[in-house]
Amino acid sequence: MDIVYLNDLRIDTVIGIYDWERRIKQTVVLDLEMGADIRQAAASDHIDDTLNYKAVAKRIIGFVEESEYQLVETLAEKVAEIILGEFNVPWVRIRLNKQGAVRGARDVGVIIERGTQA
Ligand SMILES: Nc1nc2c(c(=O)[nH]1)N=C([C@H](O)[C@@H](O)CO)CN2
Repeated sequence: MDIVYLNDLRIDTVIGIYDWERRIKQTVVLDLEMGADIRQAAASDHIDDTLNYKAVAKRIIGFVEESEYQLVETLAEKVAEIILGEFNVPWVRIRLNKQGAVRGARDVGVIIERGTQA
């Protein structure tokens, strides 16, 4: 299985369990690894034969900007559902980083894998 990836996708959204967090937007940073077979595209050199990472980014940015979840777990799960369900991707690994959410730590968040690797 090949991987199409997208790293350091920064999106501002409402996320958090505390009252003050419901009133502001915070930045989440997404790293996405998406299973794909890139051989057809490599042979044809045509965008229609591969997973278009720009199309994925546009969809995820729009979704996350409008979302208002409390937990990073929920947001990561919903992003995985979109990628698997709308982009014909069999497997995805998502690292969702709520940077700066914990004093003393730079990065905090979740890493999930969903679907099956070919
Ligand atoms: N496992 C999790 N722990 C915590 C979360 C979360 O989403 N998942 N969220 C918070 C707060 O919203 C925090 O990010 C703000 O300081 C705490 N723990």
